[in-house]
Amino acid sequence: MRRFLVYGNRYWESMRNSLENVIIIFRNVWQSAVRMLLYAVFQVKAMLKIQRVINVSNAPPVSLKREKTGDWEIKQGSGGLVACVDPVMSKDHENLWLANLGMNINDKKNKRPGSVASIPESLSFPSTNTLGLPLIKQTIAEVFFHVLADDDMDAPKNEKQKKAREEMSLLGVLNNYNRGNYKLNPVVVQEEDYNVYYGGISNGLLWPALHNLPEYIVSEYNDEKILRSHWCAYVRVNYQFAIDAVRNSRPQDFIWIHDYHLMLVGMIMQSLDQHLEVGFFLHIPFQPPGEFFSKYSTVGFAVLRGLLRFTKVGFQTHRDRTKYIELVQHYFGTAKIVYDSKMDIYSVTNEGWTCSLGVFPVSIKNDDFLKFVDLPETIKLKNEIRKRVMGENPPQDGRFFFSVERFDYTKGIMEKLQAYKRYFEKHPDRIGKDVLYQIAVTNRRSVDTYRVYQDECIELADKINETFKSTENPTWKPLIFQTDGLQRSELVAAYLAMDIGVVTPKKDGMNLVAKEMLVCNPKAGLVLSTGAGSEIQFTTAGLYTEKEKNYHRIANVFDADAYCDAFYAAALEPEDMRAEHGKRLHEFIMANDIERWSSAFLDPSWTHEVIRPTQVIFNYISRSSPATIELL
Ligand SMILES: O=P(O)(O)OC[C@H]1O[C@H](O[C@H]2O[C@H](CO)[C@@H](O)[C@H](O)[C@H]2O)[C@H](O)[C@@H](O)[C@@H]1O
Ligand SMILES: O=c1ccn([C@@H]2O[C@H](COP(=O)(O)OP(=O)(O)O)[C@@H](O)[C@H]2O)c(=O)[nH]1
Repeated sequence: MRRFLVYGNRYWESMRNSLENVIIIFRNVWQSAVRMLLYAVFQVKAMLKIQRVINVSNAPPVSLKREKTGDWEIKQGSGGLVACVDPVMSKDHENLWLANLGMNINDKKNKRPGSVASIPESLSFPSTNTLGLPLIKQTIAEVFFHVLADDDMDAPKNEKQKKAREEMSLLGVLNNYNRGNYKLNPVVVQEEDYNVYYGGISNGLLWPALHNLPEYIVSEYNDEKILRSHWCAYVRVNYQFAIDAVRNSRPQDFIWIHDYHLMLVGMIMQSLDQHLEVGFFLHIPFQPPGEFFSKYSTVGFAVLRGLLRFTKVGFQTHRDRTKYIELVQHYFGTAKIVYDSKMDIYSVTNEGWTCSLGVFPVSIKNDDFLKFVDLPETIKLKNEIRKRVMGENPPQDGRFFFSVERFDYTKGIMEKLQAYKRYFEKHPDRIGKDVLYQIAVTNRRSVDTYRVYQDECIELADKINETFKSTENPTWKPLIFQTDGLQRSELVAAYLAMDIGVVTPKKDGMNLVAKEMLVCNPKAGLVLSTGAGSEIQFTTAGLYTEKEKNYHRIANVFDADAYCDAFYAAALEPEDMRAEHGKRLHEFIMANDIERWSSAFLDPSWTHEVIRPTQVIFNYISRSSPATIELL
């Protein structure tokens, strides 16, 4: 019995031990499972958050107007950059857009921002850091006041406080906007610097130089001292954008910098944080003349070098990327250049940094335009526009030519007017029949070259209307010239009302108007110049060959004779032929929606450096900045 009890105890003891072991094993397995689960959740969270895009551009996607009441009104902005980037950003409310709001604030009380007239005569040379870049001055305290928004305040004590309050109410409007959209954060820049950066270096030098129109570079830059001091302001503003971009980014974000205003941001960001993936897209051509690297070398070489410090760079056309690679080869002899023909990507390694360079022709979000086409109010407006332009009883064979663009010398408006004048001289049979409706939206008047150009164009437009009259059609006017822009709904109605779209820039990064015209109105004819990136894209796609010419091509906008013959051919083209060509262009644009552009640019597979979730976790462990802690 005792033996039995001993065995019984031992049995229970071993049973208890086994049970304890099972519990320990179970507990370990459970703990490991929980740990693995937490790790997996962490990974998924990191992977999910990898999608955030931080977009950085000079101009914001909105325009702001102060009402008579003093309240701010916020509206969707226009312009090519906004038209193509906004759909990408709208996909996720977590995305963030950093931009300066100054240019898009329409506040008549204040003097116009971006005015070169307010450029200080002499800007002192600032001291430089180890990279040889100027140090930014401490931004004056008042410009930060607007972040202290508080609605329950006493009446302002003085003017300074009153101004600060006004900025606060603007912040309130922005906060509202951010609740229903992706986030929009203002980049605060000193006004003096901003004017020099925007009206001086960006639009007085980089814009004309990169469009290969050196005759429009402002004459002040013949003076090396002015050039260098203005360049310092450009660098300071780029610093401000770069600092804000770094502050607002997490390692897994993709930071996307846009356009010629911000060409040094990649270089500055890399010097602040090497873990960030920073892409750059150039919306304008890259065709600098030789003097960009001789007369304006301070700027020329910095720009060439600055682009190589982005992780990836996108150009609109092969024409522009080829030019860039040729210049890198020429000036940076030690740079290692590799071409991947399968991907059509160049990798350039220079000074220890590697950059991938691709070609991504920008487009539009077709649905954003097509949704207006069949609306009864659009049809009504289309009929009204046609009547207003062509008259009550137009001749049956009269043609409605339509152009719409910013009032910019790159758009070839002067050359178009000269060719249009020549048209009626050479083909008088068109007098009393055809009308050109030209919308040239006034902009950048703060830059001297723009003001002069715009005034000269308006003078020529008046002359055309004075010169050509029709006795058979006495109310006929050959030209309607308008400097106010149209809202998108009105623009679509005008596209539908026209017979022939005229898009003839001297040089243009892409030109979205050409695409919008044919998406909305496949029956329309198109006169298109070889300076437009869209023309290069259409030719590459086989839409203009010896056998099949789907538009009227202008090879040289300065050749008024050949240009006006293209007007003539377009006016006489039978409607069924015109519609057949229009349909081909329409189908091509429909198949190459903006979605294709953005997903191709954002696709991580074409760059040498992809930030992966594991790397994000590693970064999280090894870094302690607040941005990474947010990952948890
Ligand atoms: O901001 P602004 O000075 O008033 O100028 C408006 C924008 O004009 C430019 O647009 C370019 O981008 C388009 C889209 O890629 C392209 O189709 C066009 O050919 C280009 O000229 C400029 O690049 C933007 O930065 C300006 O905001
Ligand atoms: O009165 C106007 C004139 C232009 N646009 C828009 O501005 C953009 C112009 O882009 P584009 O690429 O043709 O030239 P950019 O002005 O960017 O150089 C297009 O999306 C047009 O629809 C507009 O909304 N209203």
